[in-house]
Amino acid sequence: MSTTRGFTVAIDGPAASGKGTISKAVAEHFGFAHLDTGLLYRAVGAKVLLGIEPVAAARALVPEDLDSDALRTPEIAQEASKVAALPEVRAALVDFQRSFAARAGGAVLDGRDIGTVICPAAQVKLFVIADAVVRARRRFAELTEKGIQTTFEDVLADVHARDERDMGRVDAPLRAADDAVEIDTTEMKIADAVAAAVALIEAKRDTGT
Ligand SMILES: Nc1ncnc2c1ncn2[C@@H]1O[C@H](COP(=O)(O)OP(=O)(O)OP(=O)(O)O)[C@@H](O)[C@H]1O
Ligand SMILES: Nc1ccn([C@@H]2O[C@H](COP(=O)(O)O)[C@@H](O)[C@H]2O)c(=O)n1
Repeated sequence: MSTTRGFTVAIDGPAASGKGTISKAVAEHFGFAHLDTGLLYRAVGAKVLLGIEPVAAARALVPEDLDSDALRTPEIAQEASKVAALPEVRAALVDFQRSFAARAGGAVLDGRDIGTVICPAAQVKLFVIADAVVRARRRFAELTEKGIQTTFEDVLADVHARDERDMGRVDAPLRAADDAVEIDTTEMKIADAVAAAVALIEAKRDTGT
C-alpha cells in the first residue's frame, strides 16, 4: 500500500450533485482532512452582499469566515457563482487550497476546478454528476428541512443558472479532468455513491497508480 502522505482526492461536479456528501464521508473513512472549496466562494459572496469589493474580500479571507452554516443560502450561492467568475478572486484563493491539499495524512477537496486547476496531480479525481431535476429535488428538501423558505421552481432555476455560469466562465470552468472517473448519483443511494468512491480511492491507494 502506498503512503497517504500528500495523497490528494479531487472531487468536482455541478451544484447539489452530491460531491460534498461523498467528500465528507470518504474523508472520514480514510482519516483525510476535507475542504469544501465552495465555502471559500460563498464566504466571498457573503461579504460582497455586505458591500465589500470582491477581490479585497477574497484576499482578506480567514479560515474563521468558512465556519458559518449561514453561508448555505440560495442568495449566497448565486453571489458565490458570480464572484467565482472573476479571475482575480480565483487567483487569491489558490494558495490556501493548494496548501490544504499538500497536508500530511491526505486531503479531500471538493469544488469545480480541483482536478483541472488546483490539484492537477491529484492521485484520485472524481467527477460527480446527477440529473438537474433530481439535484434540485434534493436541494429543495435540504433547504426546507433547514426552515429556509423557497420553492422547487426557484431551486431548479438556481441550479440551472449556477451550472451555466460555472461551465461557461473563461477562467477555470467546471469540467471533468481528462483522467477523472465519473460517478452519476441520479439513481444511487448516498451509501452506494460513497461506497463507489471509497472503492475507487482504495484501488488507487493500493496500486499507487
Ligand atoms: N445519492 C444521493 N441520494 C439522495 N440524496 C443525496 C445523494 N447525494 C446527496 N444527497 C443530498 O443532496 C443534497 C446535495 O448534496 P451535497 O450537498 O452533497 O451536494 P454538493 O454537490 O456538495 O452541492 P453544492 O455544490 O451546492 O455544495 C444534500 O441534501 C444531500 O444530503
Ligand atoms: N472550486 C470551486 C468551488 C466553488 N465554486 C463556485 O462557488 C459556488 C458555490 O459552490 P458550492 O460548491 O458551495 O455550491 C459555485 O456555484 C461555483 O460558482 C467555484 O467556482 N470553484
